[in-house]
Amino acid sequence: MIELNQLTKTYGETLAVDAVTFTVRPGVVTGFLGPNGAGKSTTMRMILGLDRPTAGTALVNGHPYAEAAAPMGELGALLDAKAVDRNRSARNHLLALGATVGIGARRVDHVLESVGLSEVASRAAGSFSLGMGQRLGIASALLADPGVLILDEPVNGLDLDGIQWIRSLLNELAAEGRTVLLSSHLMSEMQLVADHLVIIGRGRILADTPLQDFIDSSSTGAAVVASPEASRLAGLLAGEGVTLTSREASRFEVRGLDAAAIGEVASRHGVTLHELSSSAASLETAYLALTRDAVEYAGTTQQTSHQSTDQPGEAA
Ligand SMILES: Nc1ncnc2c1ncn2[C@@H]1O[C@H](COP(=O)(O)OP(=O)(O)OP(=O)(O)O)[C@@H](O)[C@H]1O
Repeated sequence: MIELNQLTKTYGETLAVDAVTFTVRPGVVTGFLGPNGAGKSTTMRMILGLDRPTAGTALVNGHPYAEAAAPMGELGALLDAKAVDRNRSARNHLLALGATVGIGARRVDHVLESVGLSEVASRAAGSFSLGMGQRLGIASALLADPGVLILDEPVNGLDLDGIQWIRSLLNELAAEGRTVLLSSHLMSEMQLVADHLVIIGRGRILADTPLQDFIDSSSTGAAVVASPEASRLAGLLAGEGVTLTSREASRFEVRGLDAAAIGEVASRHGVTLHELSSSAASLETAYLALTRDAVEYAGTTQQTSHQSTDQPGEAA
């Protein structure tokens, strides 16, 4: 478990992390989402004891991580996948890391296998692609079998297969009862990987919610219809409680009737349909709605707020 309480960091005039309070619980994959410069890395660095908080606390399993008796076995982290000796093979890199805490070749080979690097284990880490480097970074984090994992942008550089692989790996780790926190500024990838979301913008927590609840909260409940006879169909659908919004000559949105009801009307009157879908909400639409509000809020308080210049919606 990771518990942050009023965690704050200022760099000179910049308020990088602003009184952040949230708990990362075991058993689920928690995504830490926010645009570039929102404060994700600074928060993670404070959890790891690499940056000293200006105020507030960050506890791992009830104590500051710097005070952990067996740090590698308590928490595994991937911060910068390129932070390896480029001339060392992947296997030797892990062996050297393991030697500091009494971990031997058997565990190293097991971890290499679980991240899919067994076949390239003797190749120099410097020759690795970005995605392979990420896998090696994840192997390092997993080496001492920690109960808590913190991964900064782990999906970076992975192809679709890699993303699917990391999704099942993280789900397995969470299902084993581990605490898993990963950051990303990419919503589409986060949507694929996380169960729970903590969203940060300009150093402040904007949302702390199950991913699906967050997506559902922005669902418009609209259906999208495309037909070469769009205006005739619109006339047939029009009625009390039904709102029609035209996007293009042959395409419109319907609120107040679901896709099944629209399909039945079209079929009864012999109207050809080219498209009929429920407009599915996505993490992206929910996130844009949330950060739009945050930008407006920030706009109205600009006189009194000071340090940060990064807008929550800037990376969207
Ligand atoms: N060492 C530092 N010195 C001064 N300012 C810093 C330092 N580290 C971070 N900042 C500032 O703090 C703010 C938060 O940065 P941080 O790197 O934590 O954001 P982030 O959400 O991790 O962004 P990214 O997705 O780009 O990694 C930014 O305004 C950044 O410029």
